[in-house]
Amino acid sequence: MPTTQPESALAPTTQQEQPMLEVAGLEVRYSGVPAVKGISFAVGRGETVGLIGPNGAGKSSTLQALMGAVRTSAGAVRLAGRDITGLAPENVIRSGLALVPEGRHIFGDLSVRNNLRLGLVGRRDRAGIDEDLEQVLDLFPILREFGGRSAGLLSGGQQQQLAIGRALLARPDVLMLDEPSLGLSPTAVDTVFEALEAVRAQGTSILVVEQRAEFTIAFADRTYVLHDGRITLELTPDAAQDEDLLTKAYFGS
Ligand SMILES: Nc1ncnc2c1ncn2[C@@H]1O[C@H](COP(=O)(O)OP(=O)(O)OP(=O)(O)O)[C@@H](O)[C@H]1O
Repeated sequence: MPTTQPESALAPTTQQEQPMLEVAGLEVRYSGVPAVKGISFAVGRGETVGLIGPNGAGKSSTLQALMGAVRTSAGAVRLAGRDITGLAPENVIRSGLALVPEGRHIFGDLSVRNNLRLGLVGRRDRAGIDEDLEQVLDLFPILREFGGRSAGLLSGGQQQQLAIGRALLARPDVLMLDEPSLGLSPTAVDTVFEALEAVRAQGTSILVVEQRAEFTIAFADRTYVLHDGRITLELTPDAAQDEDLLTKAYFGS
């Protein structure tokens, strides 16, 4: 069922009802031109939320702003109850937000294992690192099998698993992904979403930006449609069967 977009500021909440990620009135401007126009949304504990919309809707700008990589001109971001508005990217990561960027950013000449280890940079707690590495290798066995191989030799879907595994090593409360299926074959897309299913089963909250509207709506617990910098629809998985809602989702209105 579509619902209207809540425009409230960050309201006081008890810890139990607190969303893992809470965004209120987020605005991004490039040289004064608005790209994200005051959006508000939340990702609950253990919830998978989709963010879809046409090219130029402001999806990547939203993720970049949440990571602190792009300055926000207004709005507030709270992660696990803590205000992280305006923090530098390294502090955002330490606070518990991780991003698998568009294009994966894998170092092709480095081994799979060393690419994974890059996810440990910036981690202050040394305890549990070996266990966390093992857990990622259990989650994505192909990374264990090809651990000594150059990452550039992996298929697109396997590289995406590597990028997700690397992000998980930062122990994020919320894992964000920017178009993880971009440029992948249908089989590789299945591999990526199976990987996300495994991450979801661990209880990690997920915010996934995608262009594949129908797929994302069916996969996520809730999906927001972004159009021209504004959230225009909030959809539940049953909308994937509803032609009218799908059309609205594709056109963003
Ligand atoms: N660094 C930048 N400088 C100036 N304008 C930008 C910059 N990055 C994005 N924009 C503009 O902001 C708007 C939103 O772009 P953004 O990349 O966030 O959209 P998107 O929904 O992620 O699109 P796509 O799916 O094509 O990646 C677009 O009009 C884009 O041209």
